[in-house]
Amino acid sequence: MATLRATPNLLAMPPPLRSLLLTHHILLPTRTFATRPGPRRHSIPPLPGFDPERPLSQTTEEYIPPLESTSYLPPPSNDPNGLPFPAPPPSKSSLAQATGIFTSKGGPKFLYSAGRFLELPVNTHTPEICLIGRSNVGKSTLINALSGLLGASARNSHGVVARKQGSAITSRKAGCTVTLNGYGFGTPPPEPPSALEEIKAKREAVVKGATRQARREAQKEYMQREKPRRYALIMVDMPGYGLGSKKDWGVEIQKYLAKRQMLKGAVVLIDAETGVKEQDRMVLGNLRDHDVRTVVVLTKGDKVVDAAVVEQRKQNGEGKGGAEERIGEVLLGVWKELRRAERRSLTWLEGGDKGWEREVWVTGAGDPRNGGLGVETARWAICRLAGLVEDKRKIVVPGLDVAVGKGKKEVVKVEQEEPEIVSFDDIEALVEREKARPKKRLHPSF
Ligand SMILES: Nc1nc2c(ncn2[C@@H]2O[C@H](COP(=O)(O)OP(=O)(O)OP(=O)(O)O)[C@@H](O)[C@H]2O)c(=O)[nH]1
Ligand SMILES: [Mg+2]
Repeated sequence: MATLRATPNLLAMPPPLRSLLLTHHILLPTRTFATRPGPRRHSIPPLPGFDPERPLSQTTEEYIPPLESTSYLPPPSNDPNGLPFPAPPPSKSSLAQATGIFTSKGGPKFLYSAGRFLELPVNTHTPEICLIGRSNVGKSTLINALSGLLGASARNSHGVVARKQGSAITSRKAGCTVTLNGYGFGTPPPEPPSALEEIKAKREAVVKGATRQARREAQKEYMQREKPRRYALIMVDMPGYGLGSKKDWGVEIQKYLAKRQMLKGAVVLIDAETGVKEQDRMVLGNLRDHDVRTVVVLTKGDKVVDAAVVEQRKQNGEGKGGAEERIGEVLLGVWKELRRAERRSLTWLEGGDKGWEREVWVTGAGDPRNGGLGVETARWAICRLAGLVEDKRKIVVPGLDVAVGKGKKEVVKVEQEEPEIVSFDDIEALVEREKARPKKRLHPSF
C-alpha cells in the first residue's frame, strides 16, 4: 500500500533530491504490521469410533478391532492350514508398566544425533534398543507413537514444533533420518545404596586427601566415575537402508551392532504392505553375524487392513475382509527369512537369548483410529527385549502346549519350510568358520 505520510517533510528538502525521495515514498509500499489471518486449518470430521484420547485397550462400540491380535506366533506343526497363531496379549498391568516407561516424564528426551559410531556418547549402564529397517518403513513414526503421540501427530512430525517437543522427524520422502538419533525414556530404578556410598567416598577423598597429589588423583577419579543412570531405556532411531540412504550406511551400523556395549536388541521393522525385501535379508544376516537379539515388527498394518476393508465392502458389504490373511502371508514370509538366516549360525537361534524372537508384532503407528494400531503391545515387546518387563503368559495352542514366558520349557516344534539338506562337509566348514570368527570386542572407550 502506497503512502504519502512523508510528503510535507519532502517540501523542506533541496529540489534535486525531492523527485528521488518522492518516488521512493510514493511508489514503494511501506510495510504495515497489520495482523493477517493465517491459512485456515481444515477440520477433518472424526472417523466413526475414533477417539484420539482413548487407549487401544478401550475400544468403542462402533470400532471394529481390525485384527484378531497384534502379535502372532508361527503356525504349530500340527496345524493343517499352516496359519499364524494369534498370541494372547500381555496382562493389563504389564502393558501399563511398559506404557509408563515410554510416556513418563512427558515423553522422550532427545539425547543426541551421531553421524558416526565414534560420535556416540558412551553408555555403560542404560539398556539400549535400536530400530532398524528400510527407508520410509516408519521407524521415526513408531518412535513418536511409542512415546504417546497419537496417529496423525506421530506421522506428521515436522519442523520447529517437532524439534521443540523432542520427537523424531518424519517424512514421506525416503532418507529423512541420516544420523543415529538417541531418545531417552522413563525413570531409571533407584541406584543401589552401595553405588551411592561409593560416590560419597570418592567425593570425600577429593577434599580429605592427605597430600595435594592424592587429592588431585581423587579428583580425577571422581570426574571419571560412572554417572548415575538418567533413563530406563534408550531407543536409537537409525537411518534407513535402501532408497535414499547413504552409500556408507552399512559401515557405521555394522560397528554399532558389533561394539555397542549396552545394546540389548534390535527391532527390525518390515513394511506389512510390501513384505520382506532383499535389503531386509541383508540386515537379518548382519544381526545374525553379530549375535544381536532380534524382534520383528510389521509397520503400516493399518494400510493393509484398510485395503482389505475397502475390497470387502466393494464385494459384499461391511467387514474386516481378508486383512488377517494378507498380514498372515507377510508373517509367514518373515519367519521363513528368519529361519533361512538362522541356518548359517550356531548361536543366533529361534527363541534364544542371542537369537530371534518367534513372536512378530503388527503395528500401524500412523493410524488415527484409537491412537495407532498395536502401539501399546509394541511398547511391551520392546520393554521385554530390554529386560524391563517380564513375560508371564502361558500360551496354550489347541493340541500343543506352547510356553513363551521366561524360564518355561519350550515344547513347540515348528516344521521348517523348504528343508535344506546340508552335507557333513558343510557342517564341518560352518563349525570351523564359527571357531575362526573373531570374538566380540568392546569399544576402546568402554
Ligand atoms: N498409514 C501409515 N503410515 C505410516 C506408518 N508409519 C509411517 N507411515 C508413513 O510413512 C512415511 C515414512 O515414515 P518415517 O517414520 O519417516 O519413516 P522412516 O523409516 O523413519 O524413514 P527414513 O528416516 O527415511 O529411514 C511417513 O509419511 C509416515 O506418515 C503407519 O504405521 N501407517
Ligand atoms: Mg526416520
